[in-house]
Formats: sequence, C-alpha cells, structure tokens
Amino acid sequence: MTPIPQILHIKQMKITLEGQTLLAINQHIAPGEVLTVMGPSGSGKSTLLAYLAGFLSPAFQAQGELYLGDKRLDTLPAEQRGIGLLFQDPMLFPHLSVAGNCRFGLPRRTQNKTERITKALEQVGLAGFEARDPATLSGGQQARVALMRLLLSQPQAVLLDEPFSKLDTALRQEMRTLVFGQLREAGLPTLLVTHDEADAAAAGGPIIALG
Ligand SMILES: Nc1ncnc2c1ncn2[C@@H]1O[C@H](COP(=O)(O)OP(=O)(O)OP(=O)(O)O)[C@@H](O)[C@H]1O
Repeated sequence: MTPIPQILHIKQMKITLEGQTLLAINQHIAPGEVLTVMGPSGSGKSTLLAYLAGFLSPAFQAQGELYLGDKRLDTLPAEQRGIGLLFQDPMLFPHLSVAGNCRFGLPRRTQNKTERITKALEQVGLAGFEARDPATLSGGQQARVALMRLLLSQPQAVLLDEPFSKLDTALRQEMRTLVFGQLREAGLPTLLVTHDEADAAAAGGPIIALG
C-alpha cells in the first residue's frame, strides 16, 4: 500500500560544532513541496542532510526534533526513517540489471513486482530497458533509473543533494521537470540542496539560505 503523504517538520533544530551554532532551522515541508537550501561551502548543507537522514557525525551536537506527520524521526535510526536520497551520482549497483536495481528498492512484500518495475520504467521513457546493464546507459538514463529505484522504495520524504549537477545543460532541464513532477505527484515532502538557482526556480518552493 502506498503511504499517505505527510508533512515533514524540522522543529526548532539547532546544530552546533565545537560550541558554535552552525545551523538553526524551524521549517515545515508540505507533501509535494520542495524546500531548497542554498549556501556557500562550509555553511552546513551536508550536515543538514546528514541530520535529516540519520547519519550525523558525533562531532556535532543536535537539538530540536524532526517529525513526519505525528511520527518522531530524529530518535530513529536511518533505516527506520523512510527518507529516500538522491545524489549527483546515480550510484546504481553495477552487478545488477536495470530491473535488478529497481527491484532492490521495492519493499519486500510488494505485490506484482515485475509489473510495477515495467510501469515505472515506462513512466520515465525507459520501456524495455529491464535487462540492460547500467554501465551501458547514458548519464540521463542512469539518473532516471536512480529516480525510479528511489520512488519504488516508497519513501515518505526525499532529500536531493545536487542531483542535476553532473548532467549537461539540456538534460538538466529535462530531469528537473521529471524529478520535481514525479515527487509532486507522489506527494513527497522534499529537501533540495543545490548551488544552482535554476534548480531552485524549477523546484518552485521556498528557498532558505545558510551561512
Ligand atoms: N565530521 C566532521 N567533524 C568536524 N567538523 C566537520 C565535520 N564535517 C563537516 N565539518 C565542518 O562543518 C562545517 C559544515 O560542513 P558541511 O560539509 O555541512 O558544509 P557544506 O555546506 O555541505 O559544504 P560544501 O558545499 O563544501 O559541501 C564545515 O565547517 C566543516 O568543516
């Protein structure tokens, strides 16, 4: 069953490093909304992503709470948070086919796995790519597989870390439309870290600047 879309609430969060405040954020992200976070190198973008995903280094001290709807997340380990990540590198498993990569993301009890994968690939213009080796795909095709693997894993919130920065200009615009469209349709609250103002504009949501 597809989870009901929920609000992600970063509540009175403060992260300090060696006694100095690095980040202070109090923000809601609605289902289907993308919050863009921008800021210079060292301003804490990766630290914020690590806090949300659940792998913050013990070098930092975090205060505040993180909720998905009524469910508190910051006390849970990373694998129980239901947060999906998409990075600039698609990071497909090289030893698995395209279908194998997609299947990896599916929750174990999912019904009709093959049909779901077929449909997901069709949705991103990769019909018939099931048996392909990821190494034989273009950068844009790999990015599409990574997106569908993420969505098939049924995350309840998504973090995007410079997801378009490795793509060439024409493809970048196409992938922005595809990624933000799919995330909006799935009703997922999303946090995007980027240096690119065109990403922020395409995301269409609020923007916060760190640093
Ligand atoms: N494990 C760590 N231990 C101590 N300090 C750290 C650690 N990781 C990062 N920092 C420091 O925390 C601050 C924020 O780093 P962070 O990587 O979050 O910045 P960023 O905005 O993601 O930068 P960039 O755009 O260069 O990736 C920096 O001053 C960095 O040196």
